[in-house]
Amino acid sequence: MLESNAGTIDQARFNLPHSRTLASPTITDHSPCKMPLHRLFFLSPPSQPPLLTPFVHLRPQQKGKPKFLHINSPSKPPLKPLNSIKIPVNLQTSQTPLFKALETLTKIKPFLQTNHQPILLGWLCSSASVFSLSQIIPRVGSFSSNLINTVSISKLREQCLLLGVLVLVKLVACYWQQAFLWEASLRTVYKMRVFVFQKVLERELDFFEGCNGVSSGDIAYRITAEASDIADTVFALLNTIVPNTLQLFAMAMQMLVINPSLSLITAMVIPFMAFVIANLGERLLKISKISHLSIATLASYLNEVLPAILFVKANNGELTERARFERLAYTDFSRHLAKKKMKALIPQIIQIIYFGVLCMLCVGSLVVSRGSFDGCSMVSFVTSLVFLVEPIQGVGKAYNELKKGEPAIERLLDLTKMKSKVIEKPDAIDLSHVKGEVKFCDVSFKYADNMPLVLDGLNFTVRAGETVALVGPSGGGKTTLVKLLLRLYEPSSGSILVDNNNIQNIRLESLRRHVSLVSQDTMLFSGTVAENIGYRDRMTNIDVEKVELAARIANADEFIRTLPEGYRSQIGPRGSLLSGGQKQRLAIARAVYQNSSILVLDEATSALDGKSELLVREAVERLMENHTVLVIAHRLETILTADRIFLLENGKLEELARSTFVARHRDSLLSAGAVI
Ligand SMILES: Nc1ncnc2c1ncn2[C@@H]1O[C@H](COP(=O)(O)OP(=O)(O)OP(=O)(O)O)[C@@H](O)[C@H]1O
Repeated sequence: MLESNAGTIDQARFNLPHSRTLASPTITDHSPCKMPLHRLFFLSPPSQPPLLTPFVHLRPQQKGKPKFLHINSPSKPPLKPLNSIKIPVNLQTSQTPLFKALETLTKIKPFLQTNHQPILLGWLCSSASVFSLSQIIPRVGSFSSNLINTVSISKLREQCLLLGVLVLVKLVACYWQQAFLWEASLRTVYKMRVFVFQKVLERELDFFEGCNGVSSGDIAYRITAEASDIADTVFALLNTIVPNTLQLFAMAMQMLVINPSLSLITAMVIPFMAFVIANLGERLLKISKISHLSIATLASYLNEVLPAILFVKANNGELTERARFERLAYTDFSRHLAKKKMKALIPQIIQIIYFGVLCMLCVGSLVVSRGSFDGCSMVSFVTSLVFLVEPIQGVGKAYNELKKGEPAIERLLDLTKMKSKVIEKPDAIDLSHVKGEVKFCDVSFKYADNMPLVLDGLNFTVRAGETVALVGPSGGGKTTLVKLLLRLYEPSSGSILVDNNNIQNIRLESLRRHVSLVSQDTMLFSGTVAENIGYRDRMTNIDVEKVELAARIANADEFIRTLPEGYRSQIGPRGSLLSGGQKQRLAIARAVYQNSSILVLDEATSALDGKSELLVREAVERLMENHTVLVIAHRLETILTADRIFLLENGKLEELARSTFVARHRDSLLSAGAVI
């Protein structure tokens, strides 16, 4: 990292997209910059060698935050060149550790604020605990001297009882302090998780499947394990802000009252301790960041491989996968070991300082007191010191927890940062009923600026109640067209109309209620048969009669009744307890239940056995009745039953007469894997 100038923004940081390389980049143009921006450095993607010319100077005087930097690459780059690139800039302020800690706290503040009640109660209990401690300490001193001076038994008993009560109050208050503060911390994380997951669900499809997308395993890891780390951090902070400060203050007062000169000697050690803790904390932060990444990679890997276990086994991939896993697991092991070692080292260093201070005090007390420091005061002073060091250790621990939790907080909230490109207009309309006319007006689309057009000026209309077959070679853009109709992506140009309403003016929920998708990969969830068919009403009230009717139409009722608990039978993760044909019929039943006016069927390419095939075909035909249907067809039978046929090839759409279809496209359909 670069050295920083406190109080200025001196670093602009961003990730270069994969497969991009710049040689000797210089900035030729940039939007105005609010604060001095002295240096720009590049983080190369993990797959690429470290980058390039890391320093670029920017003029410091302008106002406003830069949103984009135009970077030119003047010299001939050794790798595939990219001569000009426009990159969104994520400015990082030059921060001291304290500033960074405060910034992290600000990020979680909105979630903390909703839990003010347990926080306040926890802090109230901590005040009671510190108060009783401050009452205990002088009494311990006088109790010990009374023991030596043999005062009356009854007085001793009285003192002993009072001490016992105070200790009990401290213990109870301490318990409730921790219980309330844990409640606040865990609730904070619960709220963060819910918020982040809601934001993740709102993201457009590109976020999940684009070239810069986040893998589902990584998202899962951030929301589960890393969020748990945040709970530890929040607790450590809450426990430090008030309880440790109160205790520190109370003990310091006690010591000052007992012996001011010795207290001053002790105070001199505190900045040194703080310095050591801060430095070690910074190191821990760096190690934590790396270890978070390695475990996230491991989780992503498992998330990818385990659902594909059938493929792995069928292809004898166990050895390869074992080796891949071993490599990732080893990286994670070594990074976590480094983190744990650092975590183990920090308390030891604090202990060394701690004992150093105690020794110094013993010597100091002899030198400073010169006999005026009685035993009672000595006991009280040392006890105060022990309880003074405890919160200092607490501050150190909290700081380390914060350093450990900072990357987790950053990575979790990163998921919520970017705005979705698919935005619902505030005045978007709700369509209560849809006849089912779909119109594509000059629609073009590409997945990214640097990618070729997948759809190129598409114009076609599907009349209400009509069945249209969409055919074409693999990769021709059929699924992409459907994604645009469901507004999972925005067209690069042109518009899509449903019943003459531009879909950009329709509420997303409303649009997707009227357009049902039955995809090739039957998406079923763990849960009961009824829950899967009535998925649309899962959060409200699933209509059992409607579920059974849908299942009968989809030829699924018969097999469902043979299951151990009928409609209440569990179907396993992703419907793993069902056969391929059963899964397809269940997905069709779900579409029947949804009863949308527009149906999009992505016909499954995998062949079923004769009887199953017939049952699915019948189900599909019944489903298509009285609907506008756009079917991505792979089988000749389906294509020929459609009212019209469209061929989508090289981004262009062409309507074909049914009579000429087979003759003209028999070969290309066969080569595309169509069953003819
Ligand atoms: N998320 C994505 N990001 C970038 N490119 C993509 C993405 N999804 C698909 N593509 C590309 O867009 C093109 C069209 O893909 P699409 O899935 O629409 O084809 P298709 O006609 O449905 O193919 P198939 O019949 O094999 O399912 C392909 O070249 C594909 O590589």
